[in-house]
Amino acid sequence: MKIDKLADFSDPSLCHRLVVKIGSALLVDDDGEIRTEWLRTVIEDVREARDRGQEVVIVSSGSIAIGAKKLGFFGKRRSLSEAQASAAVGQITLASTWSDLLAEQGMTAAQMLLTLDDFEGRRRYLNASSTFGRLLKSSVVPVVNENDSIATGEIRFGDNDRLAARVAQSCSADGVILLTDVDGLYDKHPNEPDATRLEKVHGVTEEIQAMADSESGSDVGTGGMTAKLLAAQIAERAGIALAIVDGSHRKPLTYAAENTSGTLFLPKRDDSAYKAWIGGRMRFNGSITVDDGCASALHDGRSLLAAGIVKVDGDFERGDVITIHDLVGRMIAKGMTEYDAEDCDAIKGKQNSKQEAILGHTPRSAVIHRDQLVLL
Ligand SMILES: Nc1ncnc2c1ncn2[C@@H]1O[C@H](COP(=O)(O)OP(=O)(O)O)[C@@H](O)[C@H]1O
Ligand SMILES: N[C@@H](CCC(=O)OP(=O)(O)O)C(=O)O
Repeated sequence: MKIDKLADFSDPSLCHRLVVKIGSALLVDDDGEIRTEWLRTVIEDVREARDRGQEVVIVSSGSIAIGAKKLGFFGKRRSLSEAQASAAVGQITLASTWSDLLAEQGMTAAQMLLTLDDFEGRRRYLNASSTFGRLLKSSVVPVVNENDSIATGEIRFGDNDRLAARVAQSCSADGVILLTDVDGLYDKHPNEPDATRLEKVHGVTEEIQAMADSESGSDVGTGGMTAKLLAAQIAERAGIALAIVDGSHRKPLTYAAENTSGTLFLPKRDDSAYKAWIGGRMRFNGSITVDDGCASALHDGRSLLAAGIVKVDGDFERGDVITIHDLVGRMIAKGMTEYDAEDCDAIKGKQNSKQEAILGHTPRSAVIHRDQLVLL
């Protein structure tokens, strides 16, 4: 049995480990103040989940909005350094609020500040995983945010939705709930009069992605619905169910379960933990383009051979995760390469028997082995 409806996120036999993400739009009011009374009710939900035997990890946004209010930057266009300074100031308040409110209900909080890079490198990813595991074993509630004071540009998630999906993956969670200010994914912007909510999504296809807007509905949110769909994609590939629900009610987890309002994204497959990590990677040093025969062999579960490569881009090393594209430029897979970019380029289009003379050593069986390859 697997998670199949919103109420299943409250069932410890189906969802033993749950990640709950609280967006800036919910946590902070229009004046940049934390909605403390509402947050207490979220924590009641967390306590009840733990009483039922579930383990809960929180991903909490809000540091920039809270800090901006204290520094006089709230509601204005901020420079990068103003946003980073705001995060540094706001995070202390955010963490102490979580710590105090969890303590009021007998729980201990732990702060984990992570960046995209902490998930892209396998070693740091595993370090984060084991810390989550140990904290949960000690009945602590990890409260995670992006380390916004140091994460900029390409090492930054920006939105906390994808961070939540990566956290869920790294702590082997069964489910992720994204609490936000809208009760799920609509087939067009919810402001449109004929917009309809989707109850269940089986795979975030291009058609589903086209429904979302990347504009936040509030002054403080980041990434809008687009970021949530990217998070859903990471989760579905890792075999984790994800729900987008309206968190504005008191006790929003209970409300969502009882009223079944929200959108549920069902897991697509259950890759190995290693493949799921590759599938969730977001930063790449290079890519290769393959011909149609190779693309269809990959879809049949084969390894990627040099003979099918038509183009090599970027400057990657052996062991890097790169992207694989078809002839029309669509990204079709991600995988860990056995060769650096220079060698890949030298052997592209060549059968295995011709590669030894080029490389000066016996070639490996494949450029990307099927065990290190994830189809998208
Ligand atoms: N197709 C859609 N369905 C639902 N909401 C959408 C859609 N497209 C854009 N949105 C917007 O996404 C917003 C939620 O994202 P965001 O403001 O980033 O929230 P959070 O801060 O909780 O992450 C909603 O308020 C809504 O205005
Ligand atoms: N890490 C940032 C949160 C970024 C953000 O607002 O994300 P989201 O809540 O997904 O719209 C912060 O704490 O301010």
